[in-house]
Amino acid sequence: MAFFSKLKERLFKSSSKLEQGLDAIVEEGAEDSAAEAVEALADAPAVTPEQPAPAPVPQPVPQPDPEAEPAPEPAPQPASAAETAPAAESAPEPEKKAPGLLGRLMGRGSAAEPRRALDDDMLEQLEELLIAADMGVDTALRVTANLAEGRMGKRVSSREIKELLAQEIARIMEPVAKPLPIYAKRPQVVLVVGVNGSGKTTTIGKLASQFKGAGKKVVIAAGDTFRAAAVEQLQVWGDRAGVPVLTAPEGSDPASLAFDAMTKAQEEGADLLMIDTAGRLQNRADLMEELSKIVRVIRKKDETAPHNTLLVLDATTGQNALSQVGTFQKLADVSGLVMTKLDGTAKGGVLVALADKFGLPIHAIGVGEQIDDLAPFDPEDFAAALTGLETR
Ligand SMILES: Nc1nc2c(ncn2[C@@H]2O[C@H](COP(=O)(O)OP(=O)(O)OP(=O)(O)O)[C@@H](O)[C@H]2O)c(=O)[nH]1
Repeated sequence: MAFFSKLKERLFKSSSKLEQGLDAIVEEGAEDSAAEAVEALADAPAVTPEQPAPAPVPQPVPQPDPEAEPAPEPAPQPASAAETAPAAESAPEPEKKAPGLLGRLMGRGSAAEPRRALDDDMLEQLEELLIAADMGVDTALRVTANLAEGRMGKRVSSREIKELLAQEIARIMEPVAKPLPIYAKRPQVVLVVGVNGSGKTTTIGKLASQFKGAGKKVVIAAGDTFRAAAVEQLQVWGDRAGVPVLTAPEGSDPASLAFDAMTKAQEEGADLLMIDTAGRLQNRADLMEELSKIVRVIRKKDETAPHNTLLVLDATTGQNALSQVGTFQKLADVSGLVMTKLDGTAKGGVLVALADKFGLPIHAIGVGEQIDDLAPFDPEDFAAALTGLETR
């Protein structure tokens, strides 16, 4: 599907630094003389990952609440399982088979790939590379330690390192890959928080479009009432998605708008109410009061609301995204994340750090500025894209 290849292409673009770094690390320490290759053949077989890359599992459907009714997938699946099938499921790859000695001496087959013995130096370089890709020190250390376990001294190629790394990353990301849950509650209230410019408006527009496409009735409330431009922008996205946007006079109380929006959404039998909020972190006490007032007020109408508090993060801010999660967890009861702008950034590794540190569900990723540029988060595709692992 065109969408899926677009996503991959964009993520691959963003990961090129990591990919090139991995190639360079292996090449730097690789012996290239035939004599060394013979010696290597004699004392250590090439390392292959202990497990083949796991077969892709279908993207999980929204996880409903126990009492939830079945609902359509909020984010349409970008690709069928067949399209995402990696090499593991395709015909055997000739170059993965260990070639004969002659083949290796002649530089044919996988022996032609530069190999390097996994040692402390190489691990240190790997750690540095992962840290530079914004994975954070703790996560980078954990990932490399797991990768090295039982493999020290073994000779690895760049492709094998990428496979091992992708497996480690996918393992960390697997538990957090969860589409936005759909509840039986109508309207399901989604409070959207995040700093200005993180992509809240765009994400609300994209989500509204997907939910509407899935047959849901959606209402948007423009809760950042102090910024006329923000309200206008949300109206533009509402028009694009074909979803009504409730606004209030500039400077009016966001909580009162939220209350009106809740009333309207209930009266109209809307399935989903998305409430945009201000992102001024400059005055945290004010913002905290504003957010908690919105929550207090909508709870007068439904004491279980908001059903989701979505934190929108900008991937290009790298490690800063980590501190934003910490801050917003203090301001609001964050239930899940959307990471925007993963296209065209070399800082995608921060998603691994976020998953490792907070374990909050990642509901979707933004990969562009268009209405369809919001994808479900797939850990294996992400890991492959981040490491530059070529999947077929
Ligand atoms: N490349 C790219 N750009 C994005 C993505 N998501 C949002 N943007 C852009 O980021 C900029 C900010 O997005 P907004 O949605 O306006 O962000 P916001 O958080 O609502 O910001 P305020 O309106 O200032 O509160 C816009 O130029 C968007 O087009 C994405 O996934 N990829």
